[in-house]
Amino acid sequence: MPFDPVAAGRLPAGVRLVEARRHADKRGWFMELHRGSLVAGGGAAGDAANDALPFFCQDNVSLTAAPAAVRGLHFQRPPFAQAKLVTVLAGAIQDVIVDLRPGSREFGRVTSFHLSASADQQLFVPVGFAHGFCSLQPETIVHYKVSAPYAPAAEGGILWNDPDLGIDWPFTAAEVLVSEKDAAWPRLRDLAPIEWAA
Ligand SMILES: Cc1cn([C@H]2C[C@H](O)[C@@H](COP(=O)(O)OP(=O)(O)O[C@H]3O[C@@H](C)C(=O)[C@@H](O)[C@H]3O)O2)c(=O)[nH]c1=O
Repeated sequence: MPFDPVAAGRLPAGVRLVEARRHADKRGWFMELHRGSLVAGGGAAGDAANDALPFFCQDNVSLTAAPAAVRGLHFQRPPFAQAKLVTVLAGAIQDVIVDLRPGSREFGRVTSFHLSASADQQLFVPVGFAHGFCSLQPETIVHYKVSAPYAPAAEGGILWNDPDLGIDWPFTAAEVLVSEKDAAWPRLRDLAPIEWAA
């Protein structure tokens, strides 16, 4: 049974599960992934789901071919720090975030989510978290909107299996496929504090 942080009452401050609405008909279905606003700081009128989400300037999509591939744990440093709105378009993932906000009572805390294409839930991750996921099904497609553009020089990360994090990944290290870049990130204890507001 996947961990359910909402049922457990343990959603970190600022993190949200956004309910998307699926309009089904005889052809299939239609869904809005995000509706922005022309009014600064506001969500679309009458659309509580989008209230207070930041402006997103880039859309990303990745295909992960097989289960047991881990991408992460990633963040970008200021001034390119990114909030993310994550949607699974096909397959399923274990999505993992790590609170990296200095001074947060939850610094270093891991929260895991089960996200899938069949559940109409998106995950909003604010600035200040590392983010990663593990594919659980073949041909898993993940879409995410980000609030700052890709900036390779600002990329940072934490080792996906840092023992101090104790992430309960559903596969062993021998089973997991990671990129060379992701295998080389430091452990959390070796990461200098990040001033996100800069
Ligand atoms: C993230 C990113 C990568 N790329 C390029 C760089 C590289 O050649 C190729 C693959 O990049 P990566 O290996 O970093 O891709 P990936 O490991 O899928 O990176 C992503 O992981 C998840 C968990 C996130 O949260 C994202 O923000 C992002 O960091 O795509 C872009 O052109 N734009 C981008 O925004």
